[in-house]
Amino acid sequence: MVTINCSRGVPKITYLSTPKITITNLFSKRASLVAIVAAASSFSSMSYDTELAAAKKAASLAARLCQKVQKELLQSDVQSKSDKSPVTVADYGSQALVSFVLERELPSESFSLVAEEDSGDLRKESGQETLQRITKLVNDTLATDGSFSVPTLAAEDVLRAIDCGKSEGGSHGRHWVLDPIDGTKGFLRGDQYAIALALLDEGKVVLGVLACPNLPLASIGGDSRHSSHDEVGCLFFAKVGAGTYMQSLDGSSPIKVHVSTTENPEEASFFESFEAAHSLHDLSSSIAKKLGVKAPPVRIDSQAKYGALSRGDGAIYLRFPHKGYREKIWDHAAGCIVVTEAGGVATDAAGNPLDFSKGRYLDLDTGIIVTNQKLMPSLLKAVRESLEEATSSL
Ligand SMILES: Nc1ncnc2c1ncn2[C@@H]1O[C@H](COP(=O)(O)O)[C@@H](OP(=O)(O)O)[C@H]1O
Ligand SMILES: [Mg+2]
Ligand SMILES: [Mg+2]
Ligand SMILES: [Mg+2]
Repeated sequence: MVTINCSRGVPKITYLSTPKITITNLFSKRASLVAIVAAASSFSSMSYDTELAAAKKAASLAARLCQKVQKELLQSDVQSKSDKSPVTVADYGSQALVSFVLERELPSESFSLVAEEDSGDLRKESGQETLQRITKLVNDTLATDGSFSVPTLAAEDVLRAIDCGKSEGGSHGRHWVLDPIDGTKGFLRGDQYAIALALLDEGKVVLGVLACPNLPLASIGGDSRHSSHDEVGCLFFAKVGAGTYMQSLDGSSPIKVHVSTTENPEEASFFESFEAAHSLHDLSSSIAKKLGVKAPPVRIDSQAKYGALSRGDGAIYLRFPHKGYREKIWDHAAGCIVVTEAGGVATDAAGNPLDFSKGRYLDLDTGIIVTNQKLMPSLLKAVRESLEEATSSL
């Protein structure tokens, strides 16, 4: 529902849930007409087409920046954040670029961004050289896209664009959610990583884009053989109610993708983090064994796992962080819609849907599991039993 509140003659539009329009306190017929036109045009943009096009453009440009850095990776490009996790010039550059492109492409919308990085370390004396390098990377990447006739960005513009990502998100209004490089450790190893961008509207993920520059266009599932000649670089995108598509980052025509429909766990392979510090590998093995999964785990970094799952490369993703770790929304928002629009289900370990409306963190029970609709009941049972066994053996 759209409510238009026209007190003092200024129409204020609030989205609620069902498509019904209410107009209160209208001052004049003219005000009412303006309000209806405004509501209708806002409502038609609920197809999120403009937002999706902007998100694809932003993520593709960010991928271009990241590819350049990964090729030339220098030791000086890697810093350690206060929590000791790595951050590179590409994480900062990607965040600045996505923030800048979204604001430019969607000038009529109020802009709120929940993103992983902040500019704190770059504003210090010790960060000046890195900041110069990031600024150059962002400008060079923008110059590769003919549509930005902007003057060169100054370092201060880059800092400001990065800091747009400080929003707290929540259950009201629209918020972009960005992981500028998900899987920074994979990025540093030369392995998988993703630029993950999603849009929340009233607390729900309504679109998501995953750029995976190192993911082969062909399946990476269980028996697939990979060679250095495989074409890589995938762009997954999904819109609520409209399915999930994949195209190459070079710009091939999109194809619709679907999760695996297997009901037989013996045929199902499962994905998990490459990093044992990010997910309990022993617990996943015990769940997979209970379920009857025969294939060994496919371990890769980042939300590329959600992308691979959305096109049926495997059938299950298991993620069980060590005790006390709190999952962030940017690590799952884009991946979640990519997989659910392809027919999958993503829940916490207790079977609750993932709730992205609570701010920067996900509030969940024990872990995240993803599979198709048919396998979910038996997977949940195996998870419950394995968790009970793990607790009773403590
Ligand atoms: N101890 C931990 N447990 C679970 N996840 C962690 C973690 N430490 C970092 N992470 C998150 O795991 C993400 C990578 O996921 P994956 O293991 O699937 O590659 C990281 O994203 P960034 O690389 O964006 O920081 C980070 O947010
Ligand atoms: Mg991440
Ligand atoms: Mg990241
Ligand atoms: Mg990080």
